[in-house]
Amino acid sequence: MRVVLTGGGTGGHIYPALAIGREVSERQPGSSLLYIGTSRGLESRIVPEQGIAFEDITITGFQRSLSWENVRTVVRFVQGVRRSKQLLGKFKPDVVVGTGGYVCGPVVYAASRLGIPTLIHEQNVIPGLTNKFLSRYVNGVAVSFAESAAYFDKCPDVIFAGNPCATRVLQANRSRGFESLGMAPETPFVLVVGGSGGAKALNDAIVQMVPLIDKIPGVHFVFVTGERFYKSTEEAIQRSLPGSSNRVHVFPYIHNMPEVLAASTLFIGRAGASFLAEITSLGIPSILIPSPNVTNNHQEANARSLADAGAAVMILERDLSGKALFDHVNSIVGDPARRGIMAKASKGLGMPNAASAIYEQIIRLQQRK
Ligand SMILES: CC(=O)N[C@H]1[C@@H](OP(=O)(O)OP(=O)(O)OC[C@H]2O[C@@H](n3ccc(=O)[nH]c3=O)[C@H](O)[C@@H]2O)O[C@H](CO)[C@@H](O)[C@@H]1O
Repeated sequence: MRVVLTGGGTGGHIYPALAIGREVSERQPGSSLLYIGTSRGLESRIVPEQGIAFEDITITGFQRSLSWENVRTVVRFVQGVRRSKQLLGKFKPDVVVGTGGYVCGPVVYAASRLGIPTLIHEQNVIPGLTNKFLSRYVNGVAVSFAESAAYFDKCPDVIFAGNPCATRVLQANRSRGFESLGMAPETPFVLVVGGSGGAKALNDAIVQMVPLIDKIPGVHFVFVTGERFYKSTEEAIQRSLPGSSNRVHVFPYIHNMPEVLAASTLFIGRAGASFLAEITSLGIPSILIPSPNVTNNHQEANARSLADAGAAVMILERDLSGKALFDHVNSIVGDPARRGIMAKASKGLGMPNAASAIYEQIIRLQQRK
């Protein structure tokens, strides 16, 4: 089978596309994949590293207020559709799959104009602008939360599949997670990640929390700062460290995240939908600080779905401080029974068969062609 994948800007859109590509390649060995993204998005680096062919188009997102930039975006969209048609005409895919982010717009739209079967995957409870726009043109939609289906009621084939990232983390090697962090097997550790790009508010809280961690003996802390915040955060952490610095590990980005997640005891992060799919698939308890800077405040809706089920503690960013974070960490790490209950609730929300459900939908769309 020949499949075009598109989606990006941030990891939350890229990794679901890669997980779908992986499922296709495993189920139909010899399949050909082409990823279409932008050269500025994280995908331009991550996708070629996975050995998948990559082509780029130039496109930007719409701004919410009226501006000349939006006029330029319309021009870029038209040019992007033209370039996508050329790329699709050359590659001749059986199906085009979009996983959100504005790069999907011209690619999936062009595919639908060319009569190529199209599918979009929505990761969040509240759909993004691009997927809402594309919903008028696509042949199928896969959603990650049951309540999102209502936004796509005019689409022909809507399935509640979950997020394919949930499938890829289950295949991860836990021992390699410990090994890559330089930790002895089964060392308990708290993993803190502010999404694929890092989060300044979370990094600041970590720096405040670091002097307190001596009060939680035996537990390691893995801080992933995001590339752009790494240098300043790492320096600030080193300055505020107490004596036991060998329990603190700081990284700009982690490339083997599924392995590291699989080994972790507690997750602290934003409430990006792909991460949430991964931690629930593995049954990891979490403390979530949703980003208030996203469309329709969708991360709070994402986080609430875990908090309501007892799988997570949610802290709103306005209430975030190093002390608040420390108190929650201490009470979860220090109470195995509570941790167990949260872990069970987390696992109960996991949808590990997501990639397979989406693969079946791809086959259905291909056969209907
Ligand atoms: C600021 C913003 O717009 N965030 C959106 C973005 O989040 P963001 O891009 O942060 O995505 P998520 O938090 O959902 O997922 C991050 C993905 O990147 C991977 N990863 C992350 C860090 C790292 O060091 N290594 C690594 O591999 C994770 O395993 C995961 O697969 O897309 C999500 C999915 O549509 C949305 O819910 C978020 O609201």
